[in-house]
Amino acid sequence: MGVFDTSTVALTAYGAGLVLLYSAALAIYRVTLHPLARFPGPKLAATTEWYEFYHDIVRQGQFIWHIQKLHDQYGPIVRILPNELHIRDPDYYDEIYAPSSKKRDKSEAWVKVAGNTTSAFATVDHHMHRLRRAPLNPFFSKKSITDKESQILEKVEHLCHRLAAAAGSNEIVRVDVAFTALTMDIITDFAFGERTYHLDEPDFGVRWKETLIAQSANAVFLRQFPWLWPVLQRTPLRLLQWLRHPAAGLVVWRDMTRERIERIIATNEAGKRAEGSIFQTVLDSDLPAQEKSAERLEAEAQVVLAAGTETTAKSLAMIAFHLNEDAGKLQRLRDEIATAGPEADGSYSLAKLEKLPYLTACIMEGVRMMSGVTTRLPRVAHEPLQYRDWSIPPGTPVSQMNYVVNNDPDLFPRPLEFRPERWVDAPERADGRRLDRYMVSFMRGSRSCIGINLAWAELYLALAHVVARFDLPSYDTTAERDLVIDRDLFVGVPKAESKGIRAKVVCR
Ligand code: HEM
Repeated sequence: MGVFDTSTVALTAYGAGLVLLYSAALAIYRVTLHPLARFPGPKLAATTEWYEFYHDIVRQGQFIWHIQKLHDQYGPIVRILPNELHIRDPDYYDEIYAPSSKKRDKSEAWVKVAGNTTSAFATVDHHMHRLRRAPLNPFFSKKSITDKESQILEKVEHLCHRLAAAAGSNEIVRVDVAFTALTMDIITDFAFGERTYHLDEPDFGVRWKETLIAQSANAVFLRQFPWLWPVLQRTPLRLLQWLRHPAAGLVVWRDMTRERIERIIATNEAGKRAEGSIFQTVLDSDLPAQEKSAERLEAEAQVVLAAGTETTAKSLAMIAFHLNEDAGKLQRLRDEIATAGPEADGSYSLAKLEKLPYLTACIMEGVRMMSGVTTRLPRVAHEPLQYRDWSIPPGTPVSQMNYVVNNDPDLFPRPLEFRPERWVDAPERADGRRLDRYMVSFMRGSRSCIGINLAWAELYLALAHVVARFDLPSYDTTAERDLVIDRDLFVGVPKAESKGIRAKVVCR
């Protein structure tokens, strides 16, 4: 008898036949009887989820540009996957990303990017999300962040001190990593009440920036293969490190986060408090006990740390690069900052900086170009949504991409150019709508960025202090290779051959 007897072969063929038959029946159902069957889009996208896999995994983060091409071909509403629609119409944005009075869930399939199900970010259900977000809100309110100005300023001074030292030693600095060190030191302090000193590290702790990017890339993969993260998490760390697998950094990061959360819980159990920490606020809240478990707080902490670091840092690096490429813009900004200080101690106050129109415009423009999360962020409504002649069935994931709205040439002519003037000269559109309504990097609605006040405070304080004190002429850095978004790994990243945004540092 051979390795396989005839009954095994027959059974395998029978099984394969059944799978083929089921797949064919499913494909026919999806293009004929499915509730989305009448929506425009390619038949292949309507048939299989592998469509996204091809554009995002095989072609490495290219689905967002492919969706653009589909809109050019099929119009403003397209069926991009068997169960999902995408709309390209900035004036319909608020219907999808609605305020909390309208129930909007996240999509079950989509939240798998998070690798957890219990952070506010990864929570599918609208009401559960409100419950989980509520205890975080007071910490991130405008007043609360304003009260933390001196803590932020201390870290900004630390960054300036490091930059001054780099100038003295003619060091070439990776500006993007330096800003990541800044935002990471700030958010770790706020999250856990613990100080970290990435700003002191010779390379500004570049491994953590790489870990965050690996986390984003992992997120894209997890959406396709959600079973993978639990497997990687159970793989011994030494093996991952030996394999040089990017998940090794993520596991170290997870363990560090867990230890910090456990320390805060232990402090509370010992009758003391982790004052000033986000998670003390959560433990003080009236959330039920299971919502205060170490597992859940760890999940929340992972999101807060990742979300609170790279987005703001990347915006700062982009703004610094573009300003240093254009002497006129840089001088205009410096002249304006000079009207706001410095105070007797050499620092600039947040309240004064917030009133400066050109500084505000530079930040708006940098955050617009950075775009935050580039991947589509679908929402699920419980009522039918009416878009023009289309009635979208309840329960359908629908999205618009921030990246696409932020780069719409009708709203932002020549969108790849850094032009802060567009915010100063034309804050309103011809129809009377304000332009800032369409800068959606922080999103809008009930799931919008909770850290927006912190991000703005960091952007104002860091940009003003660095611009006032240093020139950062670029070193072997081009917008085309090192800044322009080339791949969508949940957040936008430049070309693979980029060596980062690098500059010489010159004290003024
Ligand atoms: C320029 C800076 C930033 C941008 C562009 C940005 C963008 C975004 C976007 C687009 C979302 C929505 C994601 C979704 O719908 O799934 C989000 C959510 C979030 N952001 Fe930010 N963010 C920034 C800075 C920050 C900072 C400094 C923090 C501080 C911790 C933060 C914390 C969060 C958290 C915790 C969420 C999840 C909120 C929820 O699901 O209720 N972000 N952010």
